[in-house]
Amino acid sequence: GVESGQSLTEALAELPSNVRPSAQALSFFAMRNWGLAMGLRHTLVEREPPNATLNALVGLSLLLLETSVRAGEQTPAAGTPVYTAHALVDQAVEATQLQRSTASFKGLVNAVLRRFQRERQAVLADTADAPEVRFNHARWWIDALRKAYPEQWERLLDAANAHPPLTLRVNVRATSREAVIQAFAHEQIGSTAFGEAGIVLDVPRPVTTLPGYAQGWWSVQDAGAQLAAPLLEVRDGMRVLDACAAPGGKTAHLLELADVELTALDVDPARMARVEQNLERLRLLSPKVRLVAESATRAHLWWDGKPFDVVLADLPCTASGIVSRHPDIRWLRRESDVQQTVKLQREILDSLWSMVAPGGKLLLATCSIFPQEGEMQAESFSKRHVQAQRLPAPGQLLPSRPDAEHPAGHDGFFYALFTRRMQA
Ligand SMILES: C[S@@+](CC[C@H](N)C(=O)[O-])C[C@H]1O[C@@H](n2cnc3c(N)ncnc32)[C@H](O)[C@@H]1O
Repeated sequence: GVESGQSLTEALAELPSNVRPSAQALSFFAMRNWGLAMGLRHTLVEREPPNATLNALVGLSLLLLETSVRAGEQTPAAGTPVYTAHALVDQAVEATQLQRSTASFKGLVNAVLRRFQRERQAVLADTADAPEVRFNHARWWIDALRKAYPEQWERLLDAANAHPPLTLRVNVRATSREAVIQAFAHEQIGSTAFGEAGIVLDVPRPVTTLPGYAQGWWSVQDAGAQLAAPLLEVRDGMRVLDACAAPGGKTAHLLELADVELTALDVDPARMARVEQNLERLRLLSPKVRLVAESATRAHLWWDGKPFDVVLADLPCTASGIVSRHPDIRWLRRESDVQQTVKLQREILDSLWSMVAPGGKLLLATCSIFPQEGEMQAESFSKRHVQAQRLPAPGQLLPSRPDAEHPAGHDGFFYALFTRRMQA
C-alpha cells in the first residue's frame, strides 16, 4: 500500500479486525526498516521490479530473512517478527504465487532469497553504506534535513527511527492527574507526570487496557502537541475556532482548559466523526460545541461573520515531525508534497485571519520540521498581514528523545502565535 501511495493507517483500517494487530506489528516493523529492505532488494535485483506488490514482497522477505539471522546472533528487541529462514522462503514463494500480478515471478523470488542466504555478507557489505539504509529515510528527505539543520540532521533522523513513549494528557474536567497516576499504580502500571497535565507511561501498552479509557479520564497526545492549546490562553465565554480539528486532540484540550463556545472544523467528514467520538468519550460535547465538516477556505458556507477571539490553525502538513509515531510517512511523502502543503497552508491561514477579532489570537501550528512549513510560512504570513503582530511561542521544536529533564521527550512541531492589532 505505502509503495503505491496509501498511508499505513488507511491500509490497516481496510483489513478484517482479527488480522489487524499482527498486520500492524509486521508493517510497522517493515516501515521502521524499509531502508534496509529496499537496499537489499536493490543490491540483489538491480532493475526496479515491474510492480509495487512484487517490489514490496521481495523487500519484506529479504528484511525478514536478515532479521531471522540477526535474531540468531543477538536477542532481538521486543516485538521483532522472527521466523525461521526455511518458513520465510516457503511463505514468500507462496505469497508470490497467490497474486495474479506477481505469480509469474515465483522463480525470481525463490532465486533472490536463496542467493541472499548464500551471499549474505557480500550483499550486506554492498548495501550498508547507502544513506537510505544507514538513516532509514528517503534520500530527498535526508538531503532536506541536512540542508535545514547542518548540525543536527543525524540526531533528527536517529530520533525519528526510535520507538516513541506513550504519553497521555489528563482530562482535568473529569479527574486529576494524581488520581490517574494512582489508578495506574494500583494495576502495577508505572507512570510519571510531566508538563501541565501530562503523564508518560514507563512502558507503552495498548491504550484501551489502561484504567480510565472508557471513562474519558485522559487522551493520548504527544508532549509537544500538549503545548498548543495553553498557548492560546482561553478563558470562559470566549469564541474559539479550531479550524483543522480532526481527530480532535487539541479540540478536547481547549475544552478542558475553559468553558468556551467552540466551533471545530475539518474538511474530512470521516475524520470529523472521530472528533465527535473523542469528545463523547471525554464527556466534552455540549450545546456550546459546534462540529462542522467543511473547508476552512470556504468560510461563506459555515461562518456567521462574528469574529473569533481565538483561532487554532493546526494545519495539514507533511507530518515530518511525527515520523517515530507514523513510520510510513518518510516513505509515503514525495518531495513535491512540501510545496503543495505550503500552498494549502497559506490559503487556509489567509482565510482564517479574516475571522480573528481585533485583539484576538491565531496560533499557526504544524507537526513538521521542514522550515517551509514552519518559520518560512510564519514570516511570509507576517509580511502579507501588517496587522498581525507576532507574540512569544516556541517556534520550531525539534523531536527529542526522553531524558532525565524531559521524561516524555516530544515530537517535532512548529508554533507561531499572532495577535490582530487593535484598530488605531
Ligand atoms: C494536523 S491535522 C489536525 C490535528 C488535530 N488538530 C488534533 O490535534 O487532533 C490537520 C487536519 O487538517 C484537515 N484539513 C486539511 N485541509 C483542510 C481545510 N481546507 N479545512 C479544514 N481542515 C482541513 C485534515 O483533514 C486534518 O484532519
